[in-house]
Amino acid sequence: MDRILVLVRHGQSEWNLKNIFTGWKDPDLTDLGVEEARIAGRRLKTAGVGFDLAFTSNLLRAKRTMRLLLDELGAPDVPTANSVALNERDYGDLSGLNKAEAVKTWGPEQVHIWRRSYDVPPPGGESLKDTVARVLPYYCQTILPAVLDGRRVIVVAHGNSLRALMMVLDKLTPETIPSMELATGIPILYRLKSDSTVDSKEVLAG
Ligand SMILES: O=C(O)[C@@H](CO)OP(=O)(O)O
Repeated sequence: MDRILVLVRHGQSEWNLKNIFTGWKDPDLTDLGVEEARIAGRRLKTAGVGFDLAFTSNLLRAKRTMRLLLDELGAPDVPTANSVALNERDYGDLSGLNKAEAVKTWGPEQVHIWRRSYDVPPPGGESLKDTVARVLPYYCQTILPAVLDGRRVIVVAHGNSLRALMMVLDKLTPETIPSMELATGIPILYRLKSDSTVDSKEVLAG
């Protein structure tokens, strides 16, 4: 039985382009982001991957990426669930601030700690550890059972909610996760074993 799980980070958003901390704020995709979502759909089509179920966050950039991707794949009717559990990490008081300006104000080390450390939250926001704590129950209770039942699943989410998920899938640790970066719009195709560990991983980068 195939146990297929595809992860995709949403296409470029307006605030990715402007280099602004986004978190739970809700900017739309840029034209490039729209194109990235369509290209992701085409890559999956070329790879012969189809889906039975789709999961995304309740933020526009992810929902729109999912819709564009499924349309391009020729599968607009795949049942799609939205959950805040898959939302981006909440950047708290940093949300809406320019990342380069934040570096000028607080220095590169502090900003890097806020952006990539495992357990230091930005002021008023979530650490990656906090994000893991809300993503994993949803994964274990809702997404993984479907994959293990043989349903082909796609998840379109965010840089940090996907990093949380990939800690489990790729066996990353609080020490190794900080250097892991995810590009926008590139599908990552996992095949899982029946014990829910990873059998194979393929990055569909073109
Ligand atoms: O601003 C954000 O919400 C995220 C993703 O764009 O940024 P970072 O890569 O700094 O975690």
